[in-house]
Amino acid sequence: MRLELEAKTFGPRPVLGGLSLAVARGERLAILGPSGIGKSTLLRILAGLDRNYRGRLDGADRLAVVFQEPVLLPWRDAVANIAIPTGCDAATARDWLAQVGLAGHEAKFPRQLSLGQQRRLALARAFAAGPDILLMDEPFASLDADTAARMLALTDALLTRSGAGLVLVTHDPREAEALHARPLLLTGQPAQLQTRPQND
Ligand SMILES: Nc1ncnc2c1ncn2[C@@H]1O[C@H](COP(=O)(O)OP(=O)(O)OP(=O)(O)O)[C@@H](O)[C@H]1O
Repeated sequence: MRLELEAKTFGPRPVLGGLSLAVARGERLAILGPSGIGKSTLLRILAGLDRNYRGRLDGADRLAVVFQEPVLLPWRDAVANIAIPTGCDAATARDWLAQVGLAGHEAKFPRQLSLGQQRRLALARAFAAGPDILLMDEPFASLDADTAARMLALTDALLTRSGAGLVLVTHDPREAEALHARPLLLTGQPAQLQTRPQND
């Protein structure tokens, strides 16, 4: 997919300026930058959730989006939370649960799962959709260090296995590193993308 953005404003306020961004299967990008700079806004544009901007978005890629809040179906168990949105059968959903370490939790409702488990369920649902590109908005925030490290390793493994591309929004460069994602920095007002200077 390719985005050629000319401008994104909220009312009179320019938030994002001219920038272009392209990602394909197998490629991993991380969008870094301070709070309020426009990272989530950029991701929502890439996801097709915000069409109110000047520019164009091309590509017929299958997308899956993982948000900071897991956004699960509260009255459905873990299996149905994967099977209903993706259209896969229950056996496939169970297999995805096992792959993210949730074997034995198949019949639980989201409220019976910890935040880390809910995040893994959302991750399983995203991969079960068979995306070409996975879009992630701060999916590792507010997890304890061990849980975040395990989920990063799991995401890395699933991306490698599936061959899906990645656009990760994060304020933490270590997450970009852990996922072998090329860091792009959003900076300025309105914000534009800068490739981070490499140290090596
Ligand atoms: N729906 C909206 N209406 C008006 N302003 C908005 C809207 N959504 C975001 N903004 C503003 O646009 C700017 C960019 O917000 P955005 O959420 O994209 O930043 P961010 O870099 O993702 O921040 P954070 O890291 O804190 O999530 C902020 O100043 C925010 O207040």
